[in-house]
Amino acid sequence: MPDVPLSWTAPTLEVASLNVHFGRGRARKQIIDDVGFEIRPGESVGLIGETGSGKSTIARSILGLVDPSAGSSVLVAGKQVVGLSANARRSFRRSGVAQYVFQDPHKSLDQDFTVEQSIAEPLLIRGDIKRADVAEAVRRQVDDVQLDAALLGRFPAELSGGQRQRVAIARALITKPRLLILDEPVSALDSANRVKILELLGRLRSSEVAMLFISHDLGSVAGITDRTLVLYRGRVVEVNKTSQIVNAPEHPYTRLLVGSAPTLSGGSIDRERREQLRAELHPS
Ligand SMILES: Nc1ncnc2c1ncn2[C@@H]1O[C@H](COP(=O)(O)OP(=O)(O)OP(=O)(O)O)[C@@H](O)[C@H]1O
Repeated sequence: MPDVPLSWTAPTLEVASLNVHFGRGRARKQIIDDVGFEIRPGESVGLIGETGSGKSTIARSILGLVDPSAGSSVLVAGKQVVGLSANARRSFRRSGVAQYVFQDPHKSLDQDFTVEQSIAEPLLIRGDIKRADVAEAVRRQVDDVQLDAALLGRFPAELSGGQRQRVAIARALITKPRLLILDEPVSALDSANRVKILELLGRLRSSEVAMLFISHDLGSVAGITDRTLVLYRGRVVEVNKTSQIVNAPEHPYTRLLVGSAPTLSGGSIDRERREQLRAELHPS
């Protein structure tokens, strides 16, 4: 948790006027529409929205993996990441200032790397640590994510889903990033592992790291975020303290999300209420 009032610290992430489109001419499609938000050190912010609302495109824009439209601005630790040359982009990624964890660690981990190699790789890529110190850094990180050190020599295929996600989290944290993006980090896990990984992420929060927690499920972000942004068709339709979003959602789409989240409300809204909210969203 932050030790000082958040407003005293400079934001780690500042997104302003973010627009992203794909395709050209008649096939041009606006995916992200004028999105802006900030995350300060120690703050954990949720980004929720249904499939296709543009959550991953925002994450990819922050990581410099997508080219946003002219006029967009994304500052990570004060550095503009929109419009970087290929070289500058590569060195930004290698710096490890912003790290990410994806939904499916089976895809994000190299199948031919042992656990130890996977976790060490970002440090070796950054290249500012003596090889002799790498093993010790990996061991410390493995401890931090409560992974059994006996697994260091295993390959991803020999691990459970929960263990793989712990490896992905250790790999992301080893460069001590200022910004950590978690894109659906528990969606591929069974419910027992989901709870354990959410607990781990809650425990790993620190006053230095800004976290962006992406999910289609408000229930997953509710326990470990301070604020939540609600994305609907590429636009932020509501932003508020997470407790406020959960207990008193304002926008019809947010009300629909809250009412449909089994872990929050038991998925309690009935069909008629759902239809009403949908009608408010799409007035004819
Ligand atoms: N490279 C691309 N070219 C064209 N369209 C794309 C590209 N990447 C994403 N899209 C489209 O942009 C929209 C938003 O996709 P995005 O993956 O950001 O959504 P999402 O909210 O993360 O969804 P999900 O929860 O399913 O991952 C989708 O309609 C998708 O098809």
